[in-house]
Amino acid sequence: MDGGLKLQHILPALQYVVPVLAPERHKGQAGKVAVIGGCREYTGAPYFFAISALKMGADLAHIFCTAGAATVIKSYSPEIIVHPVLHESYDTGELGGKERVDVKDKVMGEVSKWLERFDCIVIGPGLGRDSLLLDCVAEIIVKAKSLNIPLVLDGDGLFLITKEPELVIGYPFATLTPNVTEHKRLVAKILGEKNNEAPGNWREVSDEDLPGQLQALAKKMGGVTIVQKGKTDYISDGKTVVSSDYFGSPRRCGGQGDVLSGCTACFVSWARDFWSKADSEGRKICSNPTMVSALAGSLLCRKAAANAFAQHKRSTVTGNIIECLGHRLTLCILFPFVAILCTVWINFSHFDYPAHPQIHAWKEST
Ligand SMILES: NC(=O)C1=CN([C@@H]2O[C@H](COP(=O)(O)OP(=O)(O)OC[C@H]3O[C@@H](n4cnc5c(N)ncnc54)[C@H](O)[C@@H]3O)[C@@H](O)[C@H]2O)[C@@H](O)CC1
Ligand SMILES: Nc1ncnc2c1ncn2[C@@H]1O[C@H](COP(=O)(O)OP(=O)(O)OP(=O)(O)O)[C@@H](O)[C@H]1O
Ligand SMILES: [Mg+2]
Repeated sequence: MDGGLKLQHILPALQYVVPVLAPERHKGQAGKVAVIGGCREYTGAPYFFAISALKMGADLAHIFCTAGAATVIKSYSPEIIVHPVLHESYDTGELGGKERVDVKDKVMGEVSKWLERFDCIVIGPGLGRDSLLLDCVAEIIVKAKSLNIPLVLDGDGLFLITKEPELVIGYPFATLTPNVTEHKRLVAKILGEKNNEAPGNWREVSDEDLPGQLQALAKKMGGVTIVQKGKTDYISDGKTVVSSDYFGSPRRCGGQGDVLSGCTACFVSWARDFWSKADSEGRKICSNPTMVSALAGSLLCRKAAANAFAQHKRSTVTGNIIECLGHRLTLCILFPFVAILCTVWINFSHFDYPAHPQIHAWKEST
């Protein structure tokens, strides 16, 4: 757990990362995020993601989903831009090899023209597990990586990654946000002795072993950032592990993970902007941007859940948590730390954490 980034390095960075609200800034500068997700079964998850990112302060949120899901999602909110471009077998019927390729080409044609506009793309909330859909999403991931766009993988995006880990292995701008079950599947696949361990054979890990195991997993995956959600959220990029154990809420209603991915994506888009500027100005870069963003996303989400629970108790639902995201009482989870730490120790331009190898690539793509 040593030799890398420490918690006290991460939190102070946030005050520089969060963009100012100033009249000269234009639409889009505070983040353009997108989610690939939303299918016949799930319309709530991509909505929770997008509205959370907007409530956190992102300027634009897009959803790329199936046609059936799009009408439903549009009816939830006019704030979100919805693209009904994905296809699932339920709608197309069984397709032959050539027809599948045609569908993929069509989807890629639609999605590609938007991709490079985004500061962060989240893959998976409410995506479903249809094989045609997942084939297309694998291509979207490859294309997004070629543009150096930060990715957050959640929900069914993690199902895809567990089947095809090479899609993200070694990509430094990937953040994985598994819940307990998704984490166990990943561990079985990546660290398991056999790569096809059945659920019954999943290695159980005690809470004590969790940080070490998570670090090993992130390292084996080539330095991606992993947020292992649970009673405590552990976050690692393979170099170090930090934990977010603010109590949060005892309510475990569905959708809270989607809020976390929305918050994280918003911070990633801000961090991307900040790190690119720092690099172009020749300032030394501290810390891994995805670690900073993941920790901020986790802390905020848990604090918002705590505030929502204080008000709504057992009837707390995810919408109540989203309403608390921008409250002063929620945001104070991040900034008191910053204020205290900054007075003791910090000069952001003199961190000596090695600059990220792909910061230049990030800059070029913006
Ligand atoms: N309103 C919506 O549209 C929602 C859709 N969702 C989507 O639903 C899809 C499936 O997601 P799931 O999370 O259900 O994935 P899975 O289908 O892999 O189910 C995970 C299972 O693990 C169980 N579990 C969770 N935490 C556990 C713990 N700590 N210990 C033991 N078991 C635990 C859950 O009860 C669930 O049955 C994803 O695409 C996801 O994004 C969810 O995000 C929830 C909200
Ligand atoms: N036992 C717990 N105590 C406190 N907070 C928790 C607990 N378990 C999860 N959380 C928090 O709830 C949020 C969502 O985590 P969870 O494990 O429910 O994700 P998920 O299963 O992916 O959710 P979703 O229903 O959106 O798919 C995270 O911020 C996490 O920190
Ligand atoms: Mg989830």
